[in-house]
Amino acid sequence: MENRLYSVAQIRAAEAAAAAQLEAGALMRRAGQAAADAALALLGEARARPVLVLAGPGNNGGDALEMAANLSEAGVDVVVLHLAGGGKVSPEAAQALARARASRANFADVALDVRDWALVVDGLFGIGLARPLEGRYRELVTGIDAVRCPVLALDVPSGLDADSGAVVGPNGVAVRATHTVTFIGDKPGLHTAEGRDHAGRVDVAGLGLDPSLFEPARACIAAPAMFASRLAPRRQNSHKGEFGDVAVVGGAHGMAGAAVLAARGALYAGAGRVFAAMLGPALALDATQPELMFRAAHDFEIADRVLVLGPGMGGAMEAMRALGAGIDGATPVVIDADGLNLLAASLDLQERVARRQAGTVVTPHPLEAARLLGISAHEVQADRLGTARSLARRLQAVVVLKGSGSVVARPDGDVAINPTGNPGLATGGSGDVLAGVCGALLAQGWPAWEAALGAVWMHGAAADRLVEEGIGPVGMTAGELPAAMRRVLNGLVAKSGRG
Ligand SMILES: NC(=O)C1=CN([C@@H]2O[C@H](COP(=O)(O)OP(=O)(O)OC[C@H]3O[C@@H](n4cnc5c(N)ncnc54)[C@H](O)[C@@H]3O)[C@@H](O)[C@H]2O)[C@@H](O)CC1
Ligand SMILES: [K+]
Repeated sequence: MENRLYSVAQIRAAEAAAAAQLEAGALMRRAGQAAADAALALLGEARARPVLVLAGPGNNGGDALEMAANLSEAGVDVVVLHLAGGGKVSPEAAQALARARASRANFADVALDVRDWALVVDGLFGIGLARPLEGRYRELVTGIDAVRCPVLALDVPSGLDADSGAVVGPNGVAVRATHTVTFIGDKPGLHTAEGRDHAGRVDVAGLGLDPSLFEPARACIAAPAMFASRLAPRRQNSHKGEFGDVAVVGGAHGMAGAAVLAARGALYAGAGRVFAAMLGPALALDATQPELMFRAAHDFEIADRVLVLGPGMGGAMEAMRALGAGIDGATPVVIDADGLNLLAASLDLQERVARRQAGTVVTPHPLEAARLLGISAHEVQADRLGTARSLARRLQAVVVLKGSGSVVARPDGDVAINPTGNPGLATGGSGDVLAGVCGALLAQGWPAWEAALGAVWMHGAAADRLVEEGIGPVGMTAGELPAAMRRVLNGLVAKSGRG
């Protein structure tokens, strides 16, 4: 697995194994050096203004103090705000404090807004954060929101849970960094839930640990390499039958648009033929997309077709029947939106999903996942990886838990966090497009895991392209995604060809 992500427990275990082989304080000195290098790269020529280093009571503070000493030795004007805490200090953090005190760095208890800083460094708390930030810590972290310079977090933005990406505590606060240099290994919480908003750009400083010291990672950041083997260029001698049929089952009265958007997603992701099996009145035609074939769901033959069950499906008995028929079928399915709400209401249907032989991808947003598991959306967001894993295990399906840093999980517990996408996707219909894209990849023979990874990655990359072109994030519409996603897909296919 490339782009590995490690839990705090795994990082601690690797660190302990490495520390046993090294002289005392070696890892902290390496962390302090890596942090100083990252700061110097961010500062560039901006050396005239001072750098403010916030150093907390534990080893994260120790890293910050090592860094402060290194920066001042490099000629940078450094102000250190050290919050000693009062608890037990590790020998390496004590050593780092002595070194920083002996350096040219100035120790001062300054207010954040007294100077025009070139950079603010957050070395308050890292993976040892044990409770919500309060008092002076809270005040400082909130104050960072007002500074106008770059903010570099060491290891983890203080206040953020490195495993989950949740801000710790009810009404908790966490540093909003523009950059994070994270030590030993990358951490899931920097990439999902609140993580992307708080960590900014993430760089990993491995500190020279031998890879054999790590337990196997069970999580990674999704990348095209994970589905590249499915991106083979099409043969000249191709026909549409090779690329499969997708049928979107949904579009109850008043919700035709959801089914149409999913169908367009499937069409632009390369399905051979795309049907919309409508529970409500069947449209005669989508005039802007005449390739789509509309049918009435009640007499539609689903055999041999990959099904996207749910967009605009509603909650009527007929919808439940159509969902059950699709679940009991032998072709791969995607279950989304209303299909998931119906599933949440029926343990029998959930068991039938778990018994399916063909590929199954379910694509809940946090509230849908919460309904499926009988918990609150808040609990889902507090542990997105855990939630996606338990849903995947329970349904024996690949799960895409949508949201910032979508989590793709499979029943064996492996998860990937998707790095593409932006707030422009928080608009009605974008989930329908995603489900359709996923259906098309399944119809082209992609296994469920690769189809889910590919769909989520390309869907997010399409949104990123639209933002680059000025079409979003504000006002981006779901209808603009399929064509942008098609450019992303063809770009990846072209790259995967011989050449
Ligand atoms: N253990 C490792 O893997 C390595 C750790 N390093 C650094 O050390 C950090 C972990 O160090 P620590 O375990 O000392 O943990 P932290 O430095 O994150 O903080 C722990 C200290 O703060 C206290 N604390 C926790 N939450 C608090 C809160 N909300 N308010 C007030 N006090 C609070 C704890 O009781 C403890 O004394 C890493 O994030 C990393 O920056 C590096 O030096 C390299 C090696
Ligand atoms: K920190």
